[in-house]
Amino acid sequence: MTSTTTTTVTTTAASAPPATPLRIGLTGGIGSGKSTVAALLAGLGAAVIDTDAISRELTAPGGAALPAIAARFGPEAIGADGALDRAWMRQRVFADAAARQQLEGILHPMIGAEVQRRSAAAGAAPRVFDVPLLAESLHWRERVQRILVVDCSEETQVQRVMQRSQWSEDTVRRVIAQQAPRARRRAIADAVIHNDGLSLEALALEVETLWRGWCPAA
Ligand SMILES: CC(C)(COP(=O)(O)OP(=O)(O)OC[C@H]1O[C@@H](n2cnc3c(N)ncnc32)[C@H](O)[C@@H]1O)[C@@H](O)C(=O)NCCC(=O)NCCS
Ligand SMILES: Nc1ncnc2c1ncn2[C@@H]1O[C@H](COP(=O)(O)OP(=O)(O)OP(=O)(O)O)[C@@H](O)[C@H]1O
Repeated sequence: MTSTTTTTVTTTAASAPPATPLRIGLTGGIGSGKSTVAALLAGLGAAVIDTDAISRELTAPGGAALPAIAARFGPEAIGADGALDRAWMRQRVFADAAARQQLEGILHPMIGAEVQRRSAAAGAAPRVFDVPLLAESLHWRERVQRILVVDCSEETQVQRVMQRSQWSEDTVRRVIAQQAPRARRRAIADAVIHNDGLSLEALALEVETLWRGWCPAA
């Protein structure tokens, strides 16, 4: 049976609530369970700001990023529905690091601006920033006060994404190869949720325990 403990690497005094809402960075490799954890945190009262979701909005029909993407990658990057052709772009950028960096160069500044806007409008609730590439970004690490990493084995990542998104094993492994290794993510964590062999009920309990420790006043 795989270990299912939450490892709190550092803890911070629970008594004095921070003057400004706590900013938590939530990260993990593809398919680790970030969105599942983010939904649980939202249910507990967090203001979740999801960078994947913002990225999808920027590339939906009429999205602000589409002109720059079409100019850089050509009209074939845009599908018949007027949105980014995600399957086309996925094959392109996860096979070619330079192309991925070019796409990131267009999207990341726009995502960052929208994150700021949403965070400013989020009121008093603790913020949870769901950022797949947090370990890769010093910018992000400097902007959060706690880092929560959702971790699981690469085999579990592959199985989950193949099942959830009907991607080929090869595609999932190519995405994993373009992301920070698990050890690098764990090294920056204030807490790690080991989301392997864990029921959704047990996961919810771990998330709630962590939330009560970090945000006792929320
Ligand atoms: C390549 C794209 C079109 C693929 O879209 P698709 O719908 O298939 O996947 P989706 O956006 O849901 O992302 C799924 C997962 O892929 C991984 N992923 C996405 N972008 C990246 C990236 N640039 N580098 C490494 N992994 C990534 C993350 O784990 C993410 O959770 C899309 O991911 C994209 O536009 N990526 C660039 C923007 C980006 O860096 N997003 C990450 C959040 S800031
Ligand atoms: N403990 C668990 N038990 C069962 N299924 C799980 C568990 N954790 C996550 N899953 C499932 O695994 C899949 C991937 O989880 P999720 O979408 O939360 O991952 P993610 O890290 O947000 O992925 P991505 O990086 O692709 O956005 C989903 O179908 C989710 O329901």
